[in-house]
Amino acid sequence: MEEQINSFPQVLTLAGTDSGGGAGIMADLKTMQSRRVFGTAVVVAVTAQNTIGVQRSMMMPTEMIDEQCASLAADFEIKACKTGMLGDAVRVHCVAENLRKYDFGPLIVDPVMIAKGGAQLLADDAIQTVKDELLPLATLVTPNLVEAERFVGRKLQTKAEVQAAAHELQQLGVQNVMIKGGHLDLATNEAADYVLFADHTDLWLSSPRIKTKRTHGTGDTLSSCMAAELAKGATLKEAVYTAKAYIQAAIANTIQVGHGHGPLNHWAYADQQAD
Ligand SMILES: Nc1ncnc2c1ncn2[C@@H]1O[C@H](COP(=O)(O)OP(=O)(O)OP(=O)(O)O)[C@@H](O)[C@H]1O
Ligand SMILES: Cc1ncc(CO)c(N)n1
Repeated sequence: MEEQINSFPQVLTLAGTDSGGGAGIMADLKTMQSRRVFGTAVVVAVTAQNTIGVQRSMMMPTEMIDEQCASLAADFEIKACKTGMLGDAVRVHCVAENLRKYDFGPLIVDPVMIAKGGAQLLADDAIQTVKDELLPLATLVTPNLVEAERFVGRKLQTKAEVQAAAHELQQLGVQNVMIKGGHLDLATNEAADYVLFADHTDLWLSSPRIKTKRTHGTGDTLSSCMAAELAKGATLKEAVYTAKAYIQAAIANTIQVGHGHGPLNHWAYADQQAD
């Protein structure tokens, strides 16, 4: 029988590492593993980090980012990819160049700017580079509330304002937009994310807000789960629903690790399915 090379779904994250294992590339790979796709990673930045905060970060030389992308393109058949922490404008430009050069499938841009502990993970002057170079390449962009505010240059306090911001981001050339509501300070007890699709249909994904500070890596986990689903052939709408259920289970089933913003439970969703 002929061997089917590269038939198993392969996914790529281009992001920063978290030595604490809860966010960044580590969260991405754990999520991909649990969704039964093969995860690969291009390290753009390295952080010395734990659940308490980011103690230090260091950017990869651009030649090393280029080499990692070339290595993957030469051997793998990546079916979907995502970006996370990119650090500065030089790295954003470099990643965008590689994404234009190689076909790594649909791209989810998680425009990581600030860590839960307050550390800056993207230089202020790189936000424009993300808008100019990365957003036009993205199938989906997933800013949290603060990141969406930085993109549109104004505060977003109501659902109507969030919806207007998503439409504005779509005008920048991104096909689909998801504004995450983990930080949305509504009077209600919900964690509501707004999704605006390329065909102009939209939806609010709402779930009960869980009272916990163990939410390190929620954004990374959500976007890598969606990339994993896309790589397996799901539609974007299906991927969005699966990722929301995955994140809810991962936050609700706390694991006690670290002294600060603890990491998620990346086994929880599969455990729930098996029950
Ligand atoms: N306390 C919570 N309870 C339930 N869902 C939550 C909670 N906090 C965040 N979420 C969900 O987690 C997902 C990620 O949202 P969030 O706004 O926290 O992203 P983020 O700020 O990019 O995360 P991070 O910076 O930690 O990676 C969204 O689907 C959001 O609704
Ligand atoms: C490396 C890295 N990427 C992303 C985040 C945001 O969750 C983080 N804290 N660290």
